[in-house]
Amino acid sequence: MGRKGVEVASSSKVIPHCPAHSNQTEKHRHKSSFTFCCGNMSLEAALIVEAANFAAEKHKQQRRKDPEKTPYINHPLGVARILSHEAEITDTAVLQAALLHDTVEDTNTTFAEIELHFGQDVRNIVEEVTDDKTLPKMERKKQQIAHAPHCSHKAKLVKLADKLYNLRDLKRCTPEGWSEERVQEYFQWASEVVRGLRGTNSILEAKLDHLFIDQGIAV
Ligand SMILES: Nc1nc2c(ncn2[C@@H]2O[C@H](COP(=O)(O)OP(=O)(O)O)[C@@H](OP(=O)(O)OP(=O)(O)O)[C@H]2O)c(=O)[nH]1
Repeated sequence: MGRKGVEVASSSKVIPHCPAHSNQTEKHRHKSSFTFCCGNMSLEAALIVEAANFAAEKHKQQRRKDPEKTPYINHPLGVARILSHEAEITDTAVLQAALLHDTVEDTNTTFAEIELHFGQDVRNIVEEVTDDKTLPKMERKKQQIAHAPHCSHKAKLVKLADKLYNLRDLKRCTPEGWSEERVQEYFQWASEVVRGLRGTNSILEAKLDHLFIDQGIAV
C-alpha cells in the first residue's frame, strides 16, 4: 500500500481505490487502472470529499458561538475553502487536514482514527494544530504562540487559514457573551500567533495583516 487509498501494484502502476468502497471487488472498483470508482472523480477529489464527510459526521451536533448558531461544519469547510480558493493550495493532505482540524480537539475523534482513515501525513498535520484541551485556557493560548514557529509548513498553512476564518467571523458578528474587550484580546492574541507563522503564504498573511491593521493592531 502506498499513499492512503492508493494501491501500488508490483509493476509500480498506481491503482487508486476509494476508501469508501474498499470492500468492492477489483472488477467493480476500477473502470481502468487510472480512473476512480466514483465515476470519473479524481482520487484527490474523492479523498477530500471523504474528509468533509468524516468531519460533518463528527461535528453534526455542534454549533458555532454566533447568535445564528451556525452549524460548526461551516468553519472547517470555510478554512479548507480559504486554502483552496484564496491561497491557491492544491495539496490534498493540507486540504483534508483543514477539514479535519477540529475533530480531535472538539469531538470524540482520536489521532489513531484520523491516521486509519486518512494516513500519517494528515494525522501529523491535525496533531500539530490540535490544542491540548486538558490544559487551562491561558496555558493553551500561550502554547499556541510558543509552538507556531516550530510547526511544519503544512500545519502553518492550516493555522493561518484557521485564524483568518475566525477573525473574519469576529468582524461579521460577535459570539454570544463576548464583550468588545474580549474580541480585541482575541485579535491581539491571534496577531501574536500569526507572527510565528510568517514566511509561509504571502496571500494569507496579507489578508490577515489587513484585518489586524483595521483593528488597530500593529503588524
Ligand atoms: N470567531 C468565532 N469563533 C468561534 C465561533 N464559534 C466557535 N468559535 C471558536 O471559538 C474559539 C475561540 O474562542 P476562545 O474563547 O478564544 O477559545 P476556546 O473556545 O478554546 O475557549 C475558536 O476555536 P479554536 O479552535 O480555539 O481556535 P483558536 O482559538 O485556536 O483560533 C473558534 O473557532 C464564532 O461564532 N465566531
